[in-house]
Amino acid sequence: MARRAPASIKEQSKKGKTFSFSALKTLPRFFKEIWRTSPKLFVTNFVARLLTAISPVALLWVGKLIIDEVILQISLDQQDLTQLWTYVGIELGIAIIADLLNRLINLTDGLIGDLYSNASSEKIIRKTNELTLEQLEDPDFYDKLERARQQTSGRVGLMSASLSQIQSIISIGSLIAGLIYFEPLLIILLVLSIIPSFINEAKYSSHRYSVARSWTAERRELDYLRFIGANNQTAKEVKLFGLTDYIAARFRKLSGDYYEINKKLSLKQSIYGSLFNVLGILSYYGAYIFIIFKVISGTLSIGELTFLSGSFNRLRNNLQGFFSRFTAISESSLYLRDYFDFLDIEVIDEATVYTPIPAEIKEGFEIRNVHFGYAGSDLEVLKGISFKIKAGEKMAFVGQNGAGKTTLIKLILRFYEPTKGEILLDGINISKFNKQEYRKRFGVIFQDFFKYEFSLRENIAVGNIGELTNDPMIHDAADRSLANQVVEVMKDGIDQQLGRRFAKGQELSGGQWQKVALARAYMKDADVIVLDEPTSALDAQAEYDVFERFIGLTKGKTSIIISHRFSTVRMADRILVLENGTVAEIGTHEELMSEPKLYEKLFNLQAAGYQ
Ligand SMILES: Nc1ncnc2c1ncn2[C@@H]1O[C@H](COP(=O)(O)OP(=O)(O)OP(=O)(O)O)[C@@H](O)[C@H]1O
Repeated sequence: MARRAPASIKEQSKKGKTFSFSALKTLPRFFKEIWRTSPKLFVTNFVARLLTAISPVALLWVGKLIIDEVILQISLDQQDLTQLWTYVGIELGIAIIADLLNRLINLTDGLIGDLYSNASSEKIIRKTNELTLEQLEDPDFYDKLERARQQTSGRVGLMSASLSQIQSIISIGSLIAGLIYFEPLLIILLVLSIIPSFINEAKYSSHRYSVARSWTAERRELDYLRFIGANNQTAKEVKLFGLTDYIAARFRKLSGDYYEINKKLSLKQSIYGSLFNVLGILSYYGAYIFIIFKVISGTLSIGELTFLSGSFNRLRNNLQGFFSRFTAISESSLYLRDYFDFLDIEVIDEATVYTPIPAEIKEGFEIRNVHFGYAGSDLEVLKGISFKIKAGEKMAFVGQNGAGKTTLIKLILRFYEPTKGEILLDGINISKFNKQEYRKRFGVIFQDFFKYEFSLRENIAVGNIGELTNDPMIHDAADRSLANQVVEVMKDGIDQQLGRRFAKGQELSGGQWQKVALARAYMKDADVIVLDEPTSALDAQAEYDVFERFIGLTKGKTSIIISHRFSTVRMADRILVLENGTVAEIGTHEELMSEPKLYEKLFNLQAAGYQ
């Protein structure tokens, strides 16, 4: 695995300082998205927070009134407790309402969070589909995707933290108003005690983000090691080859390095954080002593003492919460920026005005001097390929491993664009067609087809998912590919859950999976059928049956088959022999056998193996 050296803490810290606050710019867009998720829940949450925000000062104020009233009543000969009980009733009411509102806030936070995280996961899935294979294979793009995907729950926390911040500002405002009214000097003391700890929090949170960011590739590697080390798909090999120690050691080394770097940061942050916190506690007691002196000298009442010391303490906690939340918000919004960056990745779409795709293929494909190399690799995989596939022709591609057969198919399907040369369909360059519409004309099965751990029905219907409930069509496709033999032996028939990941799942053999996947190509009346080594796992009889059917069923249709089995290949109308990215030969089986070249050599080699 290619490793980029993760940046040191120092290197990253420099960047971190500039990151931290500018990232807050993403918040308006974030709140717009949340608002769209559920305006009703959002308004309920917001109003509940506004009301809760003034409850601390209200409680303290009523507390002050109660104490002053108690002291007053004690000093009176004829006591009248009506006023006192009214105050107690008001305090009780505020406490109950505040508690109910807090529960409402938690409830709506959770609900909005769930909705938002579902919506953003769906956005990521949709965006991933818009990107080209080339973009997805690029490690930098992949890292972006990884960061966007990882922080889903973080984004939910960010929402409630940002809203708490607004709530906090109102609480702080009301508490400050109380302090200013009685003792403005206390405010200066308060600010002085808070600022150092805020700077500390801000500094370390941006460091932490920077380190996490520079380690994205390594964290991806850690995930991968976790996957291969603890997974039913890899268990067979891991046990057989005794790889556990190797994988665990590799994991330990990498995770250990990451742990160390994080530990250093956390330690420094805690040490400085504790020091600055002591400063805060000292300032609180300073203020307390100051107020006590004022009470003793008769400038303040006992009720005012409890109000002021309570306000000061709450204010300090609120401010500390405000500042640490502020840094947490700026840290999370850095991840949020990653998410938006991912959503904003430009989708490479060449044309907006497309040429209509011919309703019926008349001439076929022409591959004209096509060159191609994968991005990020110096290797030229296709080196000036030219040939034609006539409409209705059954063409086979053969050649040794790595010759470029699958790559050629991927270019015909427009997963990649040729670096030079062109591919024409009925004389029109295929890049002029709408990509999605163009691909709809193909029924394709790749050698590395995906085994969806869904039902058998879904595994076939993915070839044309709009027909998921079209039983006759699914059964027909299964008959054509011999997947009906698989359906027959399943307890739940076509609705059998496949794979071992979910309950009642049934694993299939390699050949059974291949028959099921092959049925996908028959799920639509495609103009062109492409089978990239579709029968490698089938037994000899099954392969013969599959191809016999294929030839009959695709009469008049254009098709391309890639296979290493020459008994299959010889059934094609014409055979293209690729050698090291160039066309070595092209012709019918008989034509190619009449020349002592690569095809004849490979055919005879395989035939000899069967004798
Ligand atoms: N996504 C990719 N990125 C970079 N290089 C790739 C990619 N896919 C294939 N290659 C390279 O392109 C070359 C041709 O691969 P391709 O899959 O087209 O060969 P093939 O003829 O289909 O081989 P096989 O018979 O083994 O399936 C190989 O050298 C391979 O390493």
